Amino acid sequence: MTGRDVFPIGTRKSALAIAQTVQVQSALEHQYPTKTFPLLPMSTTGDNVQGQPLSSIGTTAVFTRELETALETQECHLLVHSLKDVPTQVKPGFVIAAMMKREEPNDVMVMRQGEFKAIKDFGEGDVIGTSSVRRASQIRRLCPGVTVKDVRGNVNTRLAKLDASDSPYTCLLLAAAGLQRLNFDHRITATLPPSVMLHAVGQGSIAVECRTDDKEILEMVKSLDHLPTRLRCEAERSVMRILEGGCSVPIGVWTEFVSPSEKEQTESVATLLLRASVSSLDGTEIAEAQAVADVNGSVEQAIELGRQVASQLLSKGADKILEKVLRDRHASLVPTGTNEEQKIKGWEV
Ligand SMILES: NCc1[nH]cc(CCC(=O)O)c1CC(=O)O
Repeated sequence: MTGRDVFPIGTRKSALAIAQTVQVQSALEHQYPTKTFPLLPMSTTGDNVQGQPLSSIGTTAVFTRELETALETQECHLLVHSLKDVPTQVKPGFVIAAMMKREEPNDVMVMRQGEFKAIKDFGEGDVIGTSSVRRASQIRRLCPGVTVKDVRGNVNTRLAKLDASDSPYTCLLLAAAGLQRLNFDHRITATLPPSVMLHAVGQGSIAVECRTDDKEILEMVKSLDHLPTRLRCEAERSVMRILEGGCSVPIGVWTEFVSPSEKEQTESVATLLLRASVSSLDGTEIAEAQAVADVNGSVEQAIELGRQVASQLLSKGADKILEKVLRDRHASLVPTGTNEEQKIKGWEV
């Protein structure tokens, strides 16, 4: 027998990152029982700068850069990320070899245990905890008068901040998938449907990144790729790539496979619906677009659908909204952090 049989997996150290990586590890071990896939946990810039809002330290690449260095130097052979945190332009020499079957992509509202208030009743006096400009902008639009307050840290830390007796927050907005992977399903007060909030590009799918020249591992990881998820997420990433060239901005999306004949909501990969919106930070302006295409299982067609929706958004004024968002972002930046951290500006999505 030829080939290696130990393939370290690079990951961040947060509980969520480890849970996601263990999921990939189990799938690979099941498929390749004679090989082992040990975890190699690493710290990233995003993890090390917990003290300040993400809006002041960088793009989502802050969570992937250090990991890619380890992949490059062959300390590990694959990386596991939340797809949401992977920039739309993957660095040359690297590839997203698998997008794992997507879980619920929706955002959810989390209140303190036992408390409930319908999101439509939120207004003056309510404090919404989120560090995402996308969530902030959409919630301000939906519930004029609410206060949005930054909340940093990993999922566990955020829940602890919500639950604290001196908590300033009425509720948190989080991704359903993150809570589910950490077995915090019971903390979900309400799941937000697309009529209320469009989720982040790629939210809810786990990405496996490899080197393009590592044919052996590419071949192995390919088996984890889930075609319906791949098509939906490629379409979503295509919108974002065109609108912004890879950084994170307040773009919300929704995708689903629709069947020409009403009844069958099948696992079909034929006809894909994509909705997207770009909204201003204060929630007063929005550009929305939607299209349906017969992608018939083709990634290229899914990417084309994303391009179509992106150009609709642009013709509806998304470029003006984005320009203003970028101007405000630069104006509001306080020059903190190291030079390296200041080079990359952006937001959590
Ligand atoms: N921003 C951090 C992050 N990256 C991925 C997830 C959730 C898991 C996923 O989207 O797949 C989260 C937490 C959150 O947004 O609530």
